Amino acid sequence: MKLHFYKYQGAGNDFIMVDNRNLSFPKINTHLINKLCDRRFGIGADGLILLEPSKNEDFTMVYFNADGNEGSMCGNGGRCIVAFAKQLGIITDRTTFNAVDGLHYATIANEIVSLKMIDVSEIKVTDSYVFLNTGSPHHVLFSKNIAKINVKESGAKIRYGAPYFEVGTNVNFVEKITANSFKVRTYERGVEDETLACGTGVTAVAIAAHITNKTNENSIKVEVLGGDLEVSFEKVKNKYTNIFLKGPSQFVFEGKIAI
Ligand SMILES: N[C@@H](CCC[C@H](N)C(=O)O)C(=O)O
Repeated sequence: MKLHFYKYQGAGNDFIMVDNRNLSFPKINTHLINKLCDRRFGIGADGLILLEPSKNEDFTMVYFNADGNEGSMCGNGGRCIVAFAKQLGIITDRTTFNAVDGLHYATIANEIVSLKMIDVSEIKVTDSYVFLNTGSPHHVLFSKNIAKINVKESGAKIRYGAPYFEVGTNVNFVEKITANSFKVRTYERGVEDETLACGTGVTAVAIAAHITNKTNENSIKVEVLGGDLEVSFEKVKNKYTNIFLKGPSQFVFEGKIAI
């Protein structure tokens, strides 16, 4: 059988997209998804995303990490599936869709997608790190010169260490640039390596920077290895709400692969 796939990237976080409206994709086949995401033996990607039907919304997003396991929310993948839904003619310039963490509203104009993320109120702030869940779990560390960090090695130690262990977390290393801009490098759980960008990660970083008073702004620019993203939010009492992740989402190529 041949699988028709589409490849997308959002700030260098890359995804295999499959139109699974007929529900024919074998999604319990972890080995197959892992192989499709392999950069030598497959198409190559940080994750695979299925676009499926939804009863009340435009579509449903089902996200798998590159290791083949179904993941928690993927912010850049969420932005890319909006561009994919537009390419398939399912939406025009705005949408509401289902994902693992609930409903997401998004707009798209000229390959720039702005995606509404879940509200965040539970935030653990310690002397050395901040931990929060923006759809996926994120450990955030502020540092001086992140270019020098071995993200794969240091990220893996935190991801597999206490208090996370096997369940794990994503790990973000952050450096402040200006009053409202930060540089971020992320170790992604499920890819088990540094990726060029992580959408739920930069969202977590913007909120962590705000709650620890590293910025007073509520529109934050974030520079990642694969490009630039923006996060905006409102803080109402102890809750971060109306959180939007904005940045480019681009179609790269499409093809057919034997599965
Ligand atoms: N790249 C993603 C994050 C995906 C989730 C993560 N790998 C996990 O399972 O925790 C993003 O853009 O948010």
